[in-house]
Parts: sequence; structure tokens; C-alpha cells
Amino acid sequence: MSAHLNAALREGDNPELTEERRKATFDTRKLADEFFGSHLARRRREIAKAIDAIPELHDTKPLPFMTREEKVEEAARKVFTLSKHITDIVDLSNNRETQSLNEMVIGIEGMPISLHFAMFIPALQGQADDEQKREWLDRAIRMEIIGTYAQTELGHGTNLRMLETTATYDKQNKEFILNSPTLTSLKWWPGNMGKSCNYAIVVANLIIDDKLLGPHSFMVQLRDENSHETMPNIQIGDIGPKMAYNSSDNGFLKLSNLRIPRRNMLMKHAKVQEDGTYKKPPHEKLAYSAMVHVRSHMITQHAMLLAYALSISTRYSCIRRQGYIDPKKDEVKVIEYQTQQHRLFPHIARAYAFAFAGTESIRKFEIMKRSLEAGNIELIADLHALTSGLKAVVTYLAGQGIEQARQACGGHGYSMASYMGEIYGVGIAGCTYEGENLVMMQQLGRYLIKAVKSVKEGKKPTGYVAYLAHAGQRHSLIDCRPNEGYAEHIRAFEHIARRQTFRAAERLQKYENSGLSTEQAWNNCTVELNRASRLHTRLFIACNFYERVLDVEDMAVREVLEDLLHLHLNYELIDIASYALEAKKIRPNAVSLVDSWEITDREHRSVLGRRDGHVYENLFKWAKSSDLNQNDVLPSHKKHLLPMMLNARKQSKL
Ligand SMILES: CCCCCCCCC/C=C/C(=O)SCCNC(=O)CCNC(=O)[C@H](O)C(C)(C)COP(=O)(O)OP(=O)(O)OC[C@H]1O[C@@H](n2cnc3c(N)ncnc32)[C@H](O)[C@@H]1OP(=O)(O)O
Ligand SMILES: Cc1cc2nc3c(=O)[nH]c(=O)nc-3n(C[C@H](O)[C@H](O)[C@H](O)COP(=O)(O)OP(=O)(O)OC[C@H]3O[C@@H](n4cnc5c(N)ncnc54)[C@H](O)[C@@H]3O)c2cc1C
Repeated sequence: MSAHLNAALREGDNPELTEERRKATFDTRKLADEFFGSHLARRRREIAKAIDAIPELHDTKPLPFMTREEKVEEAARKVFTLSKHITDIVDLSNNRETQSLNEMVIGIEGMPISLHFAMFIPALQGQADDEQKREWLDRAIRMEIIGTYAQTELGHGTNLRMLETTATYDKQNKEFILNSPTLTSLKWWPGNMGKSCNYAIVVANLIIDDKLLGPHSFMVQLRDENSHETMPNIQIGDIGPKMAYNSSDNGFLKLSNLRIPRRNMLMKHAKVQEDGTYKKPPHEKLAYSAMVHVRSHMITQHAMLLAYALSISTRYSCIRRQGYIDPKKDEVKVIEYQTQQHRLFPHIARAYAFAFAGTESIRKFEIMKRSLEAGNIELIADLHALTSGLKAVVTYLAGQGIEQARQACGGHGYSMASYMGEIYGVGIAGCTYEGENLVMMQQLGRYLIKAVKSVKEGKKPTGYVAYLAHAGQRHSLIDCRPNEGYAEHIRAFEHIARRQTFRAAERLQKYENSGLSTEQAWNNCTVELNRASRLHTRLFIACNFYERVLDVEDMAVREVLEDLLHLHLNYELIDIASYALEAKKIRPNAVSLVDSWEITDREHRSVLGRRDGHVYENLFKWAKSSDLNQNDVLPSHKKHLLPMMLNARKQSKL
């Protein structure tokens, strides 16, 4: 078959999909280059090819058929196999390459070293001093040790000021005594802490001479490096099955006056001298750096989860024929229904918008990290505000999009053969971890209120809040391209976001003037404030999408991205209205838009989303491979239900 715009075109595919792919108006590889960045797009193809050639990296059976224990073992088996090949396949220092490898081989259900790479190593990089990096970071990168990040407790996850785990400095012995004083102080949730990790960075309240100094990070050995048995003064275990992520052993940890050397407190920022002298960090929140790191990387990850769901659903919508538009003709592909298009296409636009926003948030994080290395803490507040809002808005909207994509698949979308249940379960976990969304929105709310206050003092706001300036001084976020198409949409968006932020600020001021305490006044308007934070963040996403599209050189790719941008801006602005015209324009490119994500069957693990479109025959094959079908009569049936029925028949004959 001649080289085609849609690189997914293959001999032998379901003709329904082939027909769709022939409609492509752009080169899907060029769009993949825009979505991932050309380097990562190329590397993902190379990684996928490398994995194809290593059978022991493939799923031994579909994950949904595995028990929890089998899942944990399968993930561990693959991690072990990967450790023998990983340096031939990826650049270990490239977070997005390792993330792609992880998602293609292990999948999204978690694995014994996900927290190791997601938080343990970043926390060491951000908070260990040079000597501590030499002692632990190098070993962690070589995977000689496996770590996690243990901050959340049974009783507290959001309110870090109230964490109960204590780290009391014993000057005499130059040691910290770590203790879980209450049941609610048990560390609870940390990924891979139950069974897999042998180290953890434990966040505990530092106490020196009875003075409480707040949360600090401590390196704690959980298990013997050789026997992997639990260390003395430690009780540890798995917290049990979750809604999803069940290849991960999220754990609990009880510390009983465990003694660790003074040098086990991470001392890049805050320090404790041998005599107990405490040196404050240059910024109190530097200890929170690992969370900001994950939040800045979650945006692209959740854009990818949304892309998984939409790839599955859009391809399936083009092979599924159901019902008629013209009763005199054949049953139509469900993608032809306006309602199906409005269910999918705005979320396809969002997946691109979120991916572009995510690239920007990672870029901003790297800039902040470099300026921090140079001793400059100025960018911390801006990045915290940006990543708090993006993490909350993108995880929530991506979750909504995944669920719409599932529903668009009808009954088969509800089968785990679609894999949608897992994608959704992992997607919405992001609404909770790394800071519950409504709480993170309030962090951005604080930032916006401060911006309004400075505008009212006559100062000119800059950066992402420039649009809050008074008319006349007003700066639009798209000032560098004021007259391009859609600029009016952006200005309308800025107007709505500005109005909401000032409305929330005025309401806060009114409550404060009425004599309410700051906290009470704040609580009374958090709904308005969160609305302002949501609009501010969605404005950022829209502006970033606008800028990215206008930078695209390939005209065919730029045209389809402009179609998506137009749909996105209208959808965002009206929020619920549908735009048939735009949807029609996108319709011919629907499959090619999702093919451009180049998500392999191995990666999305969905029978419905198969690239070749051969769904029904494979759905039946999938069902037949269920464990439950291995015996004609289930052993458990023989043990329980059969005797029950035989007894019932005996009884009825008496
Ligand atoms: C799919 C693949 C998956 C890939 C795998 C991913 C796996 C991930 C697994 C999950 C891991 C976890 O969940 S780890 C645990 C995650 N936990 C969390 O995120 C906890 C969330 N809670 C918090 O972060 C905090 O409690 C927070 C809500 C910010 C409130 O903290 P405080 O009370 O200390 O601070 P506040 O009083 O609110 O604010 C005081 C000032 O500090 C600033 N401030 C607060 N936090 C800041 C920060 N991080 N950086 C900079 N500045 C900060 C505020 O802006 C204020 O500035 P001013 O306004 O100027 O005063
Ligand atoms: C899959 C998964 C993996 C995780 N992995 C880790 C890990 O590796 N390491 C780790 O340390 N933790 C981990 N966590 C824990 C996670 O970080 C916390 O669950 C999260 O921070 C939320 O805190 P919480 O559970 O205390 O929720 P809560 O704060 O109890 O939330 C309950 C409700 O209270 C509301 N609420 C709380 N405070 C406020 C407020 N100030 N204003 C308004 N509303 C408020 C919330 O919005 C929410 O609606 C993980 C969690 C999950 C689900």
C-alpha cells in the first residue's frame, strides 16, 4: 500500500477503519510530532519497536483476568526483565521516555518502582545535600534500592501542618527518633510501600528541644536489603485493593521509636547541626518540591489517559454500526450521529489542549528547578499556582472525557475488554493524589486574590495574570498575536475569567468587612474562588493551545489543529453548547486524529480500540480466555452451588 498520510493504514485492517483512514487530510506522524514533540514521538516509535522484539516484556495474559497477587507479580516480573534491557531502550534521565516505556510495558495499573521514579528520586534530587546524594541518589538511580514517598497518614493527607508522625532530635546520640504516636499517624497510601520498597522518604514533624518545627523529610530503611524482611521498630503492609491501580501495593507504616542517624534528615535546605542547632530553609515550601514535580508532570500523563480512552472509543465508533439515519440505507456507523460526535470531538480537542499545556508546565518546572539550583526562589510561588490549577482542572476534565468515551462504546465499553474501567479508575485517582483537587484550586485562589489586591493598589500584573489589569492598562495573554483568528474568543474568555476573579475578591472583602474572621470569610467564598481558579486555568490552557497552533509550520497539520482549537474555544466558552459545523469539519479526520497519538494495541490493552478494528472476533476470543471459562464447571460451583441445588431438589421431592 502506498505511503499514506495516515501511518496507521495497514493491509488486512477492518475495511470500516481503512475507509476512515483514507480520509486523512494531514500526515498523522507530523501531528504526532506536534502532540509529543518530534524527539519523543520518534523515540516512542523506537521504544514500541524494541518492546515488540522482547516477548518477555509482553503481558502474559490480559491484566483484567489477573488476581491482585498475579498483577503485583506480573509488574515485578516485567520490572526485573526491563532492568536487563532498559538502558538499551531508553535514556533513563528522560522522564517522558521512561514514562512511555512504563506505560507500554507495564501499563497504567502501577508497578513496584513507580513511586521510586515519580517521587523518591525527585525528592532526593530536590532535598538531599551532595553527600546524601552520593550515598542514596546514585544507588536509587541504579535501582540498587527501591524507595517511596511516605507523607500521607491515616488521619491526614491534605493538611500537612497536622501530620502527626514525629522526628525528635536526640542530641546525646545525634539521632532522630521517628514515631507514630497515634493510630491516625500511621503512614497510609504511599505507593509500593506495602511490599516492594526497602526505603522511604518519610515526612515527619521535626521536634528539637520540645519545639515543633513542621514537616521535614527523613530517609528511612524499611526492609533489610538482602532478606527484604521488615526492619525492627517498623510495622508495614499493603492497604488492600483499590478502585484501580491494583498492580501497586500502596502501604501502611507504623514507626515505633525508630532511631536513625542525624544525617538521615534530608539537609539540602533545612539543616540540624550535631548540637541541635536548626537552620531554616530559604523557603518553607522547598520541602514540598516532590509534589510540585509530580503535579507538573501529571498534565501530560492525564492527557495521555484521555487519549487512550478516545483512541479506543473513536475507532470503535467507526466500526460499530447501529440504527439508521436514512431507513432506506444500511445501518450507520455510530460516529455519524451528532450526539456521538459531540460526545467525543470536544474531548479530542481537550486531549491536544492538555498535552500542550502539560509540555508548558514541564518546561516551566525545569526553568524553576534551574533557577532554584542558582539559589533563586522567586519562581516557586508562580509554579505552585500554575501546577495546582492545572493538576486540578486537567485530572477532573480528563476523567469526565474518559467516562464519556466509555459511554460512547455502549455495552462493550462496560466490559473490561475495553479496558475503560481501568483507564477511568487511574484517571480519577489523579483528582485525589498530589493534593485533593478542590484544595489545590484554593491554592491558586490565594494567588489570584493577591493579584487582584496588587491591581487595586495600582500595580500592573504580569505573567499569567496580566489579563487582570484595569482596562487601559490591560494586557492580553495573546498580545503577541492580537489579530489572528480566534483572538476574539480569547478576549471573551479573559473577560469572563477576570469578572469571576474580581467577583470572588469583592465577596471575600465584603465578608471580611462584615467582621467575619479571615478564615470564615475565606470559607464562605471558596466556591466562587474555585470557580475563578477553574476559569483562570482553562484560560491558560486555551491561550497555550492558541499559541501552539499558530506556531505549527505544516499547513495541513495546522489546519486540523485550528479546527480543534475552534471547537475547543467555542466548547469552553459556551461550556455545554454543541457546534455541529465544527464537528462536521472534524468528522473526516476523527480516526486520523486519534491515530496520531500512535498508541499501540499493547499500550492501550483494549480489544475495542484495536488498531486493525477486528473487534468482534477478538472480543469473543478475549471472553473465552477468562479463567472462569477454563473449566466447564467451576470448582467453586462444585463446592457450593451444586450441592445447594441438589439439596433443594431433594427437599422439594420430600
Ligand atoms: C498517571 C501516571 C501517574 C504517575 C505516578 C504518580 C503517583 C503519585 C502518587 C501520589 C503521591 C501523593 O499523593 S504524595 C502526597 C501528596 N499530598 C499533597 O499534595 C498534600 C496537599 N496539601 C498541601 O500541599 C498543603 O497542605 C497545602 C494545601 C498546600 C497547604 O499547605 P500549608 O498549610 O503549609 O500552606 P498554606 O498555609 O495553604 O499556604 C502558605 C503559603 O505557602 C504556599 N505554598 C503552599 N504549598 C506550596 C508549594 N508546594 N510550593 C510553593 N508554595 C507553596 C502557598 O501558596 C502560601 O503562599 P502565600 O499565599 O504567599 O502565603
Ligand atoms: C492512588 C493514590 C496514590 C497515593 N499515593 C500516595 C503516595 O505515594 N504518598 C503519599 O504520601 N500519599 C499518597 N496518596 C495520598 C493522597 O496524597 C491523599 O489522599 C490526598 O492528598 C488527599 O488527602 P486526604 O486523603 O487527606 O483527603 P481529605 O483532605 O481528607 O479530603 C476529603 C475531602 O475534604 C475536603 N477538604 C480537605 N481539606 C479541605 C480544605 N482545607 N478546604 C476545603 N475542602 C477540604 C477535600 O476537598 C475532600 O473533598 C495517594 C492517594 C491515592 C488515591
